[in-house]
Amino acid sequence: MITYESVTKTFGAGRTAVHALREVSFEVPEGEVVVLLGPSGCGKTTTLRLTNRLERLTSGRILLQGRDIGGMNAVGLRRRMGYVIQEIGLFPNQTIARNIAQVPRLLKWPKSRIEERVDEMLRMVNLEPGTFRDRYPAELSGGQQQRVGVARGLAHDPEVLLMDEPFGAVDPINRARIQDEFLALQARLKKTVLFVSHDIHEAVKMGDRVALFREGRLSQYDTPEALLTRPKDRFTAEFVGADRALKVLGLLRVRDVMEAPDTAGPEPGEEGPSLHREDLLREALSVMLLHEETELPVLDEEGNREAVITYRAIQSKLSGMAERDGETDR
Ligand SMILES: Nc1ncnc2c1ncn2[C@@H]1O[C@H](COP(=O)(O)OP(=O)(O)OP(=O)(O)O)[C@@H](O)[C@H]1O
Repeated sequence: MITYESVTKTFGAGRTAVHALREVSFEVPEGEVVVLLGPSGCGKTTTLRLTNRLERLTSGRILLQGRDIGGMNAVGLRRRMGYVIQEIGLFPNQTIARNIAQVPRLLKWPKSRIEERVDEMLRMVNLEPGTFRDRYPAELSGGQQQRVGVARGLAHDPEVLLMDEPFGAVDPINRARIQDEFLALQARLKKTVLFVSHDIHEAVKMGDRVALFREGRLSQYDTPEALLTRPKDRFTAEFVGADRALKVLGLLRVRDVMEAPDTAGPEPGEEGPSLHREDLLREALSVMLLHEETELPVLDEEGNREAVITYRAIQSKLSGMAERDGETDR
């Protein structure tokens, strides 16, 4: 767990002082992904750099597992963290293996352990070790380089992963794929992750929680669903976008709104359109619109009807969002 207590960071002094962070307090729970979200210059990167002490706090405290990082040895602290940055930051004149092994080498791991670890990390990010180990960064696509960046950040098995717009430089299709891969990886590894993004779509997809910043202040700290359905003020409502109801549909799943079927008992081999519990509400609504249905069966793995989903249930899940919009506009 990482705790931020009234974290304040001012660059410079006097008339030229820049207040990058003002009295920011929040907690990053163990094993969760917290996305730091907000417009350019709101203090996201500064928060990361304070966390691994690349920058010094002006006032406040940051605690790692309850201990003030200010009192820790900076090198020791950084060994407990992995850092993945936007520009990938691979050394162009070093092989992929050597790039990934950077921190384990600094930690003086035995050579054989490093080699094993490099291959393990390459497999973990879906790059075949035999193909990629001895290549140079320029011989890889942007998406492949980004995977190497993630592999490098995780190579020494840090407790905490700091990711600064890690997939920002990748085209949208590959970006979605790398995001999915990272989520699958995180479901296994359960690292404590701080993930900087300025993209609301990415934030609600990747975050267990989202910290929305505005001009150095923490504007709202909530789950993606709460941020979309219950924005605290006009700034948040505008930042998450007028189409936030659609974003909620891309976040919630059929299991979140399905109901017990009227007709009891299994009905194998059901004809016509149907859904599964893990489908997104966006897909559910799309199927309803295409087939002009307001109710659809939800089938289990064996094809038996386990529940139904209705248009009305989806609507009621979203109801209240519009009134809240009204409130925030006042
Ligand atoms: N070393 C520095 N010296 C002076 N000002 C700085 C320094 N680093 C950051 N700042 C300023 O602090 C503020 C917050 O910067 P920060 O990089 O944390 O923003 P950000 O939210 O990460 O923005 P972006 O999305 O553009 O990366 C900005 O006004 C920035 O110009």
